[in-house]
Amino acid sequence: MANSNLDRQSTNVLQVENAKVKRGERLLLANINFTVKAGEFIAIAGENGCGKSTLLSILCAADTAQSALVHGEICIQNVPLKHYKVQQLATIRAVMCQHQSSPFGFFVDEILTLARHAVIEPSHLRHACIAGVSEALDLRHLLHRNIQTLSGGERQRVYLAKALLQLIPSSLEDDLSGKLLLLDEPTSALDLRHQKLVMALLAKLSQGGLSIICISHDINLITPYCTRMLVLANQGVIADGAPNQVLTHGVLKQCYQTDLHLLKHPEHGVFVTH
Ligand SMILES: Nc1ncnc2c1ncn2[C@@H]1O[C@H](COP(=O)(O)OP(=O)(O)OP(=O)(O)O)[C@@H](O)[C@H]1O
Repeated sequence: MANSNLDRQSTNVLQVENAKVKRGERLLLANINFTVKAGEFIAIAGENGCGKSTLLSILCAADTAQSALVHGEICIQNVPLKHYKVQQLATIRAVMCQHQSSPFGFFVDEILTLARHAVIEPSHLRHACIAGVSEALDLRHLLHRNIQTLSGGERQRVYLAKALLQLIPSSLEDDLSGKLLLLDEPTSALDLRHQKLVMALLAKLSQGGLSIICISHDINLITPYCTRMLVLANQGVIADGAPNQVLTHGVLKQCYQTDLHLLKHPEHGVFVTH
């Protein structure tokens, strides 16, 4: 265990070097530098429109966002993103966007099976893998439903399952060191039980080596689970560190341009309220 922790600390899964991000003529972010190690669970916070989703799209190499990166280099496992083939990248990183949709009326089990199309495995192992992820995200009762008939929260859990199934070699128990999961507000439609279920699962997967970057406006939900928080404001990263250290009255005011109260929670550290 000590050895694998040591390896994780020395494994650069993602490096963002001097990134400058623009949309049209508008500069969103400049001088962005950070490195993500194996097993880190990083929350990204920032006000509406500051560039969080744009940054995430650049990190996942989405075609639609590459023109927004006007300067800098993004590397995954020390290799520049532009040197990857799409198929190769798909085995290392997965993404769940903020507004994901399915234009066709696929059944949930079809969507989850498609997520593993690049994995060569016997069908009984594929079924077991899909069953394990479905169980973990409370989807088993939805597998034979048409995606277009699901509620917002149900769909959100399907899309998270799809991203996980793209990444895991055979089960949620695998060592996921070196793999990267990029999430844009994955719990925004979830009820309290499913918020807790998803956060606990993400924390468990990060302990198993998965690197996670998760945009969230729900600071109180994510801080007990994440290992690190990046706060974006004024076109840059204004704080980067453990949530308890990052979340101060001054940082929150600079980020959200309003006065917020901080309460100390005995178990969960800092709690932000109006
Ligand atoms: N395709 C685009 N063309 C032009 N401007 C865009 C485009 N996509 C986003 N923007 C603008 O870039 C800015 C950053 O958008 P982005 O979606 O990255 O913000 P965000 O920090 O994720 O916000 P939110 O918290 O509201 O989700 C916004 O002002 C948005 O209007």
